[in-house]
Amino acid sequence: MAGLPEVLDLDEIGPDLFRSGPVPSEWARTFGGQIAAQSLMSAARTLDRSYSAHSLHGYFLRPGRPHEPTDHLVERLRDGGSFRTRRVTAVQEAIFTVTVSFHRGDEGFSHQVDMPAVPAPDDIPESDRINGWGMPRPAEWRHWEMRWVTGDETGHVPGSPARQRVWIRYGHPLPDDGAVHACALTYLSDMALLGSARLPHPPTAVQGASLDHSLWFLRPFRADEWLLYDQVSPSAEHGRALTRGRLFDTGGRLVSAVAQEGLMRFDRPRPTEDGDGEASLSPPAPAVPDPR
Ligand SMILES: CCCCCCCCCCCCCCCC(=O)SCCNC(=O)CCNC(=O)[C@H](O)C(C)(C)COP(=O)(O)OP(=O)(O)OC[C@H]1O[C@@H](n2cnc3c(N)ncnc32)[C@H](O)[C@@H]1OP(=O)(O)O
Repeated sequence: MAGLPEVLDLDEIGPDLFRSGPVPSEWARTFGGQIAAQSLMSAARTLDRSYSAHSLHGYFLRPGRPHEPTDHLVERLRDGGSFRTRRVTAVQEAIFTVTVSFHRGDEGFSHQVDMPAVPAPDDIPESDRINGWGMPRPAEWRHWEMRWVTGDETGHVPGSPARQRVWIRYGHPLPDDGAVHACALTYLSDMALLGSARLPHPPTAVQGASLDHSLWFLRPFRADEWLLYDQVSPSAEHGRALTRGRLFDTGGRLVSAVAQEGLMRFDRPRPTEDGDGEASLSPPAPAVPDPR
């Protein structure tokens, strides 16, 4: 299964045009974090490394087909002195569009919220589950180490908080390139977030997908070292759930913030060719409550 360096290894096939290869997946649609990470890398390759991404805002327009290549078209919206802005469209058909802003960094005030008090990752066992969804991680995520903060991983308890916290890191050393770590964080930021909205609800089958994604890079970090991903869902209504996340390093430094709205609508049976009404285009959904 392709690791992150292969996922981010893009061919430059034209001016400001980059192609990512197929990444085999057991899911019917391409993982959103992967598309966003590849689009971010495409944008970063049109800049020198004195600029680093400080935020991105994107929409997932259509499902991607994981077994086909994707082209990432970069538009240079503005080259300022301190800030530079790129828009990237990921195309099979247009499946994702994102605006990324880069900054050289300036001197200014400093403050941050405190990290929640949680057990250290070494005191928590590794888990192969996707919290809230009652299913194992897909093979393409197995390069990542994930440790759910004890007590957050039960799920499907009506009335329980729409909140989960997980320690996460890439399980192999990554190069000393800030752009690679930003892309890695972009990838992981979409891995578990929507699950925070799933937790308080019964294990009814739902269609789930990331609809939009906003990310801020606040302080330097490494994605091959432990990051605490603290996630909440303030609202779910009309088949959409709003989620927010904060990422801290082990020193308690707030390194990133995330916001996402996700599709979370009740899955309705779709007619099959023989009309028995059992098929669904949705990816595998939990049929039974998570046994934990
Ligand atoms: C790879 C990740 C998978 C994640 C599965 C979650 C599993 C557990 C994962 C854990 C957590 C992971 C988290 C990863 C998160 C991402 O990575 S998700 C991947 C990235 N995001 C995406 O791919 C979303 C891309 N965007 C879209 O697909 C489209 O914009 C949307 C959201 C479907 C809306 O487009 P639309 O044209 O307005 O769609 P709409 O007409 O509402 O419906 C589309 C089809 O669904 C049918 N439909 C409508 N309502 C329903 C319903 N309630 N029930 C059933 N079918 C319905 C329609 O009839 C239509 O069918 P067709 O006519 O195509 O046959």
